[in-house]
Amino acid sequence: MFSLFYGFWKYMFSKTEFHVLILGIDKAGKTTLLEKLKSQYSNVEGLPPDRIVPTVGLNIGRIEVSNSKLVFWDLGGQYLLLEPWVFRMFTTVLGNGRMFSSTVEANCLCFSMFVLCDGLDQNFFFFQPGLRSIWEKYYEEAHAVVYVIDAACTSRFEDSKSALEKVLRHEDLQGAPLLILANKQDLPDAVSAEELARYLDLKKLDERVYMFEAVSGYDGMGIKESLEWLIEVMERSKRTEMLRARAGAAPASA
Ligand SMILES: Nc1nc2c(ncn2[C@@H]2O[C@H](COP(=O)(O)OP(=O)(O)OP(=O)(O)O)[C@@H](O)[C@H]2O)c(=O)[nH]1
Ligand SMILES: [Mg+2]
Repeated sequence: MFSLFYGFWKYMFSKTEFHVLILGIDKAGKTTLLEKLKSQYSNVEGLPPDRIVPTVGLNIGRIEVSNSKLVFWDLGGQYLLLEPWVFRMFTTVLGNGRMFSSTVEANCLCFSMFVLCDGLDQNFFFFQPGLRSIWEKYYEEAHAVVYVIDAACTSRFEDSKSALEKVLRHEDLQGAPLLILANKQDLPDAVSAEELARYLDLKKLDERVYMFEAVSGYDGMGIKESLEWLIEVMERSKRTEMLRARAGAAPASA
């Protein structure tokens, strides 16, 4: 009898927990947005923008909005690594095996080149997007994806688009609602959400629940609307049902 009442109480009053992945290429503003979210929706004060460094790995942020708990996973989109063939070329041609004795050394060189090239187009043919390869380890458990784009940096739209297309193709993310954020709206050059949607012209979006929203991680523009939409679609998404069933039919977390 007690377990019946407990189950009913838990069902009625406990909060649903959603896992939301924040993805996007480096410098899109993912961590800045997450820190803003924390400041606005939790009792933890988020870091100010001048204390945020590029993410190497994962940041986790937890917030509560009305009846939902949201756990955000903010993954780094940076740290380009040397393509293996370039690494081999350096080791064999230039140093006959002596120039670099380890990948650490090679990547130190790579990082220096990356810093030197900062500000220019970073899509050099000899780099590969190292940290983006860990994104897919989190796909299976995610209820939804927030994809952040620096709307003021048109020169990197192509890179953003191809990284997003790769995300959308992945079968572990089937049915996951997608929120695309045209970030940095406080900058005069930022394009609107509609312009960004036209530019991206994503073919794979048709079967998916998605929305474009204009936001700013600096002044908080668009964040409330984004969250409201996200919670609403996650609550009635088939993917949420599927993840619930997989977690052992528990309707909500304690
Ligand atoms: N003007 C403006 N700048 C922003 C905004 N959001 C982030 N930035 C700046 O953009 C740069 C990158 O921000 P991050 O939040 O570190 O970007 P990220 O996407 O987390 O980058 P990685 O961790 O490297 O993947 C920083 O200099 C931020 O201060 C914004 O809304 N407006
Ligand atoms: Mg970051």
